[in-house]
Amino acid sequence: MSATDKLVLLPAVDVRDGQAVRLVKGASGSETSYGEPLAAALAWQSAGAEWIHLVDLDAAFGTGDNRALLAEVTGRLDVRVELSGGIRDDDSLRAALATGCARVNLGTAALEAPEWVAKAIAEYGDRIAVGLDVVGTTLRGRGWTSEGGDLYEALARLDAEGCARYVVTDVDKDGTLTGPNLELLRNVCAATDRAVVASGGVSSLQDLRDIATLVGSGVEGAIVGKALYAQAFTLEEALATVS
Ligand SMILES: O=C(O)c1ccccc1N[C@@H]1O[C@H](COP(=O)(O)O)[C@@H](O)[C@H]1O
Repeated sequence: MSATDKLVLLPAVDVRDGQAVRLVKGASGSETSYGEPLAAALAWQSAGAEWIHLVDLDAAFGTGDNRALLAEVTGRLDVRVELSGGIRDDDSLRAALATGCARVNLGTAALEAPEWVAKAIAEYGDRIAVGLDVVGTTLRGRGWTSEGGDLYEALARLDAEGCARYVVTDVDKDGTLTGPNLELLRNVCAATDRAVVASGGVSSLQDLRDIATLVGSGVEGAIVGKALYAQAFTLEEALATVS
């Protein structure tokens, strides 16, 4: 269960080829560019964000990385950063944690290197979150292009290994502005007592109110991406809505 009763909002800054972008359903090539990642992150910080969800999309897709840039952005921020994308081995994990980020989010590694992830959880505790990126109930990895088994089997395994938090993304919702998958969030919360961060589909302040109804069930936070960049609402309005 979440330690707070207020939904925490995490504005997303996804970086591809040095630029802040939004994708549609995570599809490579569907990028809309929104300029400098640091400018975007600082804007969300100025608007009152307590967290930034910062993603290296090139590292997630295996098309290079933006590691130095993300380290610089993290270092320039006063707010907490959840760093994600391409963190799959000792070297990338060490580099990610050395940025000073509050926690990292592991996706592909949880599917392809479960023993390494268990070791990382044992060593770093709640600085490790696992991203459960799903189509239906099938996990996706490698930039959401490969299939990685059943959501609930992975959840049971990771719970047993002590994973503190899951970032749950409905891939088919992400970047579409069609509303969150509340049923998926309810089902995940019913299957685990660990904190859940909702990701994908937020389009309106009402969507945030809907997600906030699940705080008592274990939803701790919500990642907001496209809706902020498309100016469906402001971050100030969103924060006021969930306060
Ligand atoms: O956030 C996205 O839009 C996204 C799209 C396609 C792939 C990944 C995406 N995001 C983040 O990347 C991690 C997975 O990275 P990895 O598998 O550990 O390398 C995923 O959990 C999302 O947070």
